[in-house]
Amino acid sequence: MSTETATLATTKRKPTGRAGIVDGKLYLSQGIVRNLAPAHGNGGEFDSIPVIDLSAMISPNPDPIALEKLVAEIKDACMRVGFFVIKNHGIDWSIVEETFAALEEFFGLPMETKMLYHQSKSPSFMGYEEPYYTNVDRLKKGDLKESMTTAYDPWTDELGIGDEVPKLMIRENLWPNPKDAPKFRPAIEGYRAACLSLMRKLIKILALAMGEKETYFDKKITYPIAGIRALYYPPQTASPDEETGLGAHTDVQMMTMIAQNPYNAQSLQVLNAKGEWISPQLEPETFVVNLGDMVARLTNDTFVSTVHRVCNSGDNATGRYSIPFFFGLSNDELVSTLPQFITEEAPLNENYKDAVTGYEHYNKRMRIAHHDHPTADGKTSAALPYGMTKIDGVLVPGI
Ligand SMILES: O=C(O)CCC(=O)C(=O)O
Ligand SMILES: [Fe+2]
Repeated sequence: MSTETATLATTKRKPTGRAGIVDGKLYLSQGIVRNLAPAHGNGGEFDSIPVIDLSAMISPNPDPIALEKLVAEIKDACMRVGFFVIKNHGIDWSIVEETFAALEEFFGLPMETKMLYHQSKSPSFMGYEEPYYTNVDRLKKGDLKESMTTAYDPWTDELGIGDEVPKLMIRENLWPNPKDAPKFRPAIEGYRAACLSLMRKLIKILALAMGEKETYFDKKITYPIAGIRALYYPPQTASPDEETGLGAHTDVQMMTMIAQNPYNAQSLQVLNAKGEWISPQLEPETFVVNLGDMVARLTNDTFVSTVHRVCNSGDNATGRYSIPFFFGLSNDELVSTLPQFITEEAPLNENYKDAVTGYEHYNKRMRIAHHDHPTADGKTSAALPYGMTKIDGVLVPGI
């Protein structure tokens, strides 16, 4: 990087003074301002992350009473926390272990090999990102993590519609050369298939929790968003006030599920309404599940998309791998708020007036988070005032 570019990058990353928690409001650098406690409901009222046993969901002959109890537990977790840990989920853990081995293989490659698959070469934001490439929280130094992101592939989805998926809706992947990382693609594809199958069941429970029929989403997930971001966080020595592994954000799709290694790293932190960061306590062979913005939009913020971050710090911190799987409706499925969630006590959130697709929402957020990307808003709007960005043509604080 030339000195000129380095200076420019540092200048762009200067804090706006607007990120962080001020007077009970949370300013996120993506131009998002949120109240710590939502306008209605009990979102953010938690001191720990609930652990939910999915046995009733995966049973071939579900007991109706156990299933009803599960729906109630999921509904409570979705309203209050937006996060839960799942156990007895039915995923063969050897699939997850193979995926962690593949991550170790890929992230262990020399930097120049990994850079061959750099995300800036992909118009759909897939591929490799080196440490500090993103800076989700602009008050901090940058995100101390490496990642390799791949998208849904209709031809490996046995329950999908294969060739019938509209070509425009398919994101091209940048797979590493099998000579460099032979385990990577097969492991990620195996992990994606396992997560997809679980999420196609869990979304039925979510539909019931929303007061819909369990089949409500079936036709909306024939070519779902099913991205996987393989992540490696080196141990960080700086305090969370200066640096994070991944800055504070919300996820953009319906639900995310995350496996992490070591399972008890406690680096993932979830923000409650008191402004405290709470880490899920994981047992071996469990996943964290969290809701994304699309569920908040569908339910008018009755189910919450909760702010979280990663700080891989602490005396015993070691390198941490995690594998979030981001699950959303089919790319061109329009999402608008369900009528049962719009009431006198809970009027429609202004931001949800227009229906949006998961694809648009993702691209918009990615263009803001990846300010160095060739398609980023910053590239085409050099005249924007410092500290401001554009969302849907409207100037908002954030870079
Ligand atoms: O690494 C983790 O545990 C969480 C990652 C995350 O929040 C994300 O990629 O959106
Ligand atoms: Fe996230």
